[in-house]
Amino acid sequence: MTKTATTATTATAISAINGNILELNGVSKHFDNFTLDVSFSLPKGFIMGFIGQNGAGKTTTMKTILNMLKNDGGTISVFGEDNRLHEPEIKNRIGVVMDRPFYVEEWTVADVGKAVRVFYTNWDDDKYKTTISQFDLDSKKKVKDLSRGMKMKLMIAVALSHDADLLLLDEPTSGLDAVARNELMDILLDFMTEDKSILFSTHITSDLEKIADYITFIRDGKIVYSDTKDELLEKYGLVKGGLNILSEEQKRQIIGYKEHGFGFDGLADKEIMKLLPTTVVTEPSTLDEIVIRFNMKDSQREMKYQMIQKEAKNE
Ligand SMILES: Nc1ncnc2c1ncn2[C@@H]1O[C@H](COP(=O)(O)OP(=O)(O)OP(=O)(O)O)[C@@H](O)[C@H]1O
Repeated sequence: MTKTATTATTATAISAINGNILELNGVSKHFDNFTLDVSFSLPKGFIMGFIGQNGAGKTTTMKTILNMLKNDGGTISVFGEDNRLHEPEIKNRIGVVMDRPFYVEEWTVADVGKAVRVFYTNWDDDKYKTTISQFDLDSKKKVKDLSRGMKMKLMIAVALSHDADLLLLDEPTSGLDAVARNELMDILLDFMTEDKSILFSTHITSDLEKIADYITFIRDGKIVYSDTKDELLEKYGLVKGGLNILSEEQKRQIIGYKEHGFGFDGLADKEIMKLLPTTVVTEPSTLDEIVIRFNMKDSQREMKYQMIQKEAKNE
């Protein structure tokens, strides 16, 4: 495993040999106004970015993997074992960062290390101390007096100090400034070897540009895409052109279709692109642009379509 995101071909070849460290098959969870229904797998030796807007279901997915929430249906296997039947062994090998720490507020940073070490067979005190100082955390400071960013750093330090094979990081960059975010990306790349893996949830796609090998994209509790980052960037491109050159059907095939001034822009699947008029300009897309376009709701696109139809009738 190299210290940068691998190419799609390399990722596919290595995952076929190494197998999956994490597998979710038909995992469902029902709340009053929300249903999660997801399947995806994370090959061993890779970093997967788990992207979705607020409320898409990222934390719910993470919690079901950790058995903090019971899934209503489906199966979850971690290190090849059922996550419920082998919960203690599995948790011993997972480093976790959630949206807030579960430590006693009166504990100091040093106390946290002493308290959590009993839960991990491979706890490494030196590694904890080094990471704490790398993050400029004061070991005498109490949990209750840490800023949000410092609390994130504290959780990350714990997650990195017990020789975990899998890191489950739920929005680990929230509350971190640009320097600390960059530092974290480097620390995560250093952590990686061919036996380690990371599932990293975020809605900040720039975090993933540098480090993610795979992208799993969740929207409204469903997986919209799960494959290598390179495949995703190869599959979609930006399209731009003048008004009135696309049929209504073609407009509807464009993801995040927007009209402005004299033209339109949007995202198109490479197969759709081939069928567009030659006057349409095509460009490679960034990860950020793909996520933004996918997050423009179908309903918004449908509303736009109906509005155009109505305007056409009135003309
Ligand atoms: N315990 C619960 N009871 C009822 N609804 C819940 C519960 N936990 C989560 N939800 C709902 O499930 C949906 C998904 O929430 P979740 O926290 O998984 O999203 P998320 O992608 O992590 O969002 P964010 O980026 O804002 O953290 C939301 O509509 C949320 O209100």
